[in-house]
Amino acid sequence: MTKATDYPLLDRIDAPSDLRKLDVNQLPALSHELRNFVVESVSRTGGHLGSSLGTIELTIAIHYVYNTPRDKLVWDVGHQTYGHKILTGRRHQMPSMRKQGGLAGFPNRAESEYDTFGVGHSSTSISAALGMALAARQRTRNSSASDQPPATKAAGQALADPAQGPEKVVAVIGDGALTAGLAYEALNHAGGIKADMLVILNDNDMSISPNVGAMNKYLARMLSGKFVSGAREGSKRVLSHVPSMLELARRTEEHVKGMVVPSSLFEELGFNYFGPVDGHDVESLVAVLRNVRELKGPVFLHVVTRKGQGYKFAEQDPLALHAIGPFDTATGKVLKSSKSNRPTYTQVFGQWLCDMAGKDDRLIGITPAMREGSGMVAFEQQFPDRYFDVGIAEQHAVTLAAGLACGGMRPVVAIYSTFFQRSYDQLIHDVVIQNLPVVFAIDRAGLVGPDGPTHSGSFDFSFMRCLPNIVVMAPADENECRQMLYTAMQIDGPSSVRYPRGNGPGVDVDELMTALPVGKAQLRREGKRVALLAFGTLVEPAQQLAEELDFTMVNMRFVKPLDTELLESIAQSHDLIITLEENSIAGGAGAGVLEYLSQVGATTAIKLIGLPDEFVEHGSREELLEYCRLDLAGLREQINVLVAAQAA
Ligand SMILES: Cc1ncc(C[n+]2csc(CCOP(=O)(O)OP(=O)(O)O)c2C)c(N)n1
Ligand SMILES: CC(=O)[C@@H](O)[C@H](O)COP(=O)(O)O
Ligand SMILES: [Mg+2]
Repeated sequence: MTKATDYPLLDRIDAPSDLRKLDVNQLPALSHELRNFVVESVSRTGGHLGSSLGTIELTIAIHYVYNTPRDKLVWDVGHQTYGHKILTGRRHQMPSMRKQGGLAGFPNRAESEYDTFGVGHSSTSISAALGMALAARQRTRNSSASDQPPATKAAGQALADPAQGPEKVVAVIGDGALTAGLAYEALNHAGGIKADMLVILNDNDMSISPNVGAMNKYLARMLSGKFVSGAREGSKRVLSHVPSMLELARRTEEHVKGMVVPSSLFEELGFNYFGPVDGHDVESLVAVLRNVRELKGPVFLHVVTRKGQGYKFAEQDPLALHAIGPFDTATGKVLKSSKSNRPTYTQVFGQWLCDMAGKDDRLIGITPAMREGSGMVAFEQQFPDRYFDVGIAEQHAVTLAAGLACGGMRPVVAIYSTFFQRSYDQLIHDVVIQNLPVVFAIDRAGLVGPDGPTHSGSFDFSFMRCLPNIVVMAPADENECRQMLYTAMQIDGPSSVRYPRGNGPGVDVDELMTALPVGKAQLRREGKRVALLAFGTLVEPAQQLAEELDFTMVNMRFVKPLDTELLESIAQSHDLIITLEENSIAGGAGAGVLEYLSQVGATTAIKLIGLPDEFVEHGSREELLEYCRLDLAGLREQINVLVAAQAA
């Protein structure tokens, strides 16, 4: 591995314009330096490693050939952009990666003009790039047809001068991201209207875990045995056609056929397909991109890469090194962390799923491409016939579950709160209206930390509790999580249990599963004047503060249905009710309490504590809780202010 200071070529690059001054034969050496820099940097900060290593050559080649930032480069998911960030003026900020106030882990329009589209969720790149391509075309048309001065800025970023013609647009999407319906909606549209754009498929045969599905098999068939030599051969064939490629593309209606694959689905969708090409041969990539850059209409370039390329530990275990904490570069092992030995909520769910599946053979487990993150590895091993990784297809996951429920199964959809947002119509239209017994195990609820606002689970209480029929639960601790999941399985309709990333208070989990009474809260403490009504993660600090301040304290357990009997009795016997939740205050669980009590005419003052009406930036979960004043000290302060205001 190169010494940390040994970056002679990288040292010459502050922006892609510096990169373009290099000779093309210097690019392999630059790739080596950039790769080493990424490894060194992520070893200190942690972050998404494997995908960034896999796209080093692609990143260099695109910025080398395209005139970024005038030309628009749109990344999918954005977890592969560390090289892009380094080449676009942010190298010296890399030590702040994903830290509070530091660089975002994903492209962010506010961070750089090279980050053309904010991202974090997958499969948006083709739609966004198509929108940009159509906007560029329209601005060029407008500029020649109208006497109005052209707009120079949009959403905080400079717009290219339309008089110089429309800018080029490139979307880079992974094979994993290509499992989502959104990507096909965009391909369908772009191919149909013959938009001028390039879609690069970065095919590494991996999602976070091994990629799934028929499209994945199709892509594999297209490569069939060509990963090392064949893909390289493909590049050579492209290169050998370089002078005549344009001509060929113009001449034949069936596109350039000499590029390994005779015809492809992408051609049927209206794209000019090229590939597969070796995504680690930077000089070939440059040659190919120089050619496709000049083509009109939708172009699809199939690039083959290896996740983790060039760092042996990431190549050997791309799954573990997809995202990693600070690690030792010599061993690839995560540095000692202060992680608790207690099971995380995810692990509690994973264990419950196996135990429950053993008792109920109607249980089917579904994950939209988050097997490891959702704790389903053991379940897949023990119950392979009842496990479905559907790809990055949250919408399908939910409707699939609805269908399974119609067929007498008891589907459990394990889903991150943030990704659940994708399937809201499926939740309402396919599950909840039909009152189908689907269990949603909602992980990563609340603030997640370094992934930032794209990944925060800030809204699930709000978007779930407004729906009729559904039962919405939030456990105060690990054992309650297991019992709630069991309760959910007993309900003959839709239900959900939401829990945060990482550890809970560390309560022992009973093997025995006992259903909780639906809609019943747990009165934990009776105190004076003030009642704290806490949901989920805030039960523990609320308990501590209630002891300290001699207040009443309730573990609400159910966001829906609320324990209306208890609410009314508390309203009658207290001067002030304070609700606490790790969800947006807007429309959240506290808002539900407020709505109910106002409807029954309660006059007790009600105040709501929760996440603010803003997108909370990245940082550690602890820092973000402190920022939102939802840590113990912040809660104490907020409660004291509310109590003082009430007393005044
Ligand atoms: C809507 C959505 N669901 C799930 C994820 C979690 N996720 C992040 S990266 C990833 C795999 C992406 O695979 P691919 O696009 O092939 O990129 P690679 O990691 O292989 O470079 C997944 C499932 C996400 N970001 N967005
Ligand atoms: C990029 C992406 O969406 C995932 O890799 C995500 O960062 C995983 O989050 P967890 O680490 O919470 O599983
Ligand atoms: Mg992939």
